[in-house]
Amino acid sequence: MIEARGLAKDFTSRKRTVHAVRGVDLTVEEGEIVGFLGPNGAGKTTTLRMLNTLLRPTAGTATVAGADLLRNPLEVRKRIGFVPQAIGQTQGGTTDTNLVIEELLDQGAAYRIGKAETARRAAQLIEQLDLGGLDQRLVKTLSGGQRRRLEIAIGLVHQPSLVFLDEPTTGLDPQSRSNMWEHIRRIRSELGTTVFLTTHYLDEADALCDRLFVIDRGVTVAVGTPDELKRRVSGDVVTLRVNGQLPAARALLAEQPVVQEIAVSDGELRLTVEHGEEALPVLLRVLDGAGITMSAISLARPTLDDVFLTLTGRSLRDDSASAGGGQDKAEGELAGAGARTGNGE
Ligand SMILES: Nc1ncnc2c1ncn2[C@@H]1O[C@H](COP(=O)(O)OP(=O)(O)OP(=O)(O)O)[C@@H](O)[C@H]1O
Repeated sequence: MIEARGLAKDFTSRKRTVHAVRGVDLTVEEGEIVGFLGPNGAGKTTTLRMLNTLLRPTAGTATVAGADLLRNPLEVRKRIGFVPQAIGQTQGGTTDTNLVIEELLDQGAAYRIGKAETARRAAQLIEQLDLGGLDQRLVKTLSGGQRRRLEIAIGLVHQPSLVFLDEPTTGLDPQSRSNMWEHIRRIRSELGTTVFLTTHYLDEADALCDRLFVIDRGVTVAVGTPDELKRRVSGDVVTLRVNGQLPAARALLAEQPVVQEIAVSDGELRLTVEHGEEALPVLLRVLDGAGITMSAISLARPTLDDVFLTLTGRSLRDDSASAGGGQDKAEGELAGAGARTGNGE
């Protein structure tokens, strides 16, 4: 669905060049929910804007939804949906006096879809995105979460095979965020839409995405499923508490090939193992065979923040806190994105 090689973008203003994206390779399969994870200023939005034809790459090639990005951007634009970052906090454009249903119908008209067909699709999207009963409401009266769901519905009216969501849950409360994840999954399962989203929320990347591209300072630093990425860090940690016989248990477990490291702290054994779910039954059998009983056992995986820290030496959270770029984003952007994107006119 996306095949990109060496995508790069430089911005030059007043003799200063910013290498926003330095050569990103991406492969996204049909039907995947893929996340682009990285701190502020990493180059996520710039990459997204190149892939959805709003910015022309300085270098690189890409095929997006079956069309060549550089040679046939209009075809790419027809086949994809794009929901940009929310403008402002939660309410978006305050001058927007359209009704919810009008926004959806206007989007159909922008793509020259017949009225009856647009109305049918609008009704389906209203249902799928839990906007039922809101179709006659003014857009400006919607809550932040409702507004964001409407923006996604607008991005899907022309039934794109691929939709780009730029930070779909930024600014939403925790409950609305997890509802949004449900809606995004539902769009994928009911419409078969491939979803490519950016996020700097670790929990979102973990809970929602099939695969992740971790980007830092304009380059991809890791690719994989959330679990694969976490495994690359330092293995899983098994913590167990035995009933007496601590030294014997320690000696026995230390001999097992699945155990990489073992330590005792606060009367608990802390073991580092490569694959926790495979190691657990082995450890249990060994202890059982020696007649050692346990009072507690737990398995923990490293977090995606640990992955980022290992790969870059910096914490993703620290970077997210200090909003990096974005001072002068107008320069270098292409005018006119074709159909409206959901942030009003
Ligand atoms: N039009 C522009 N002109 C100059 N520099 C730009 C422009 N757009 C982006 N940049 C710079 O390029 C870098 C990458 O920005 P980008 O918006 O792609 O990052 P991001 O990962 O999406 O960040 P965020 O999470 O804050 O949205 C930043 O240093 C930013 O300041």
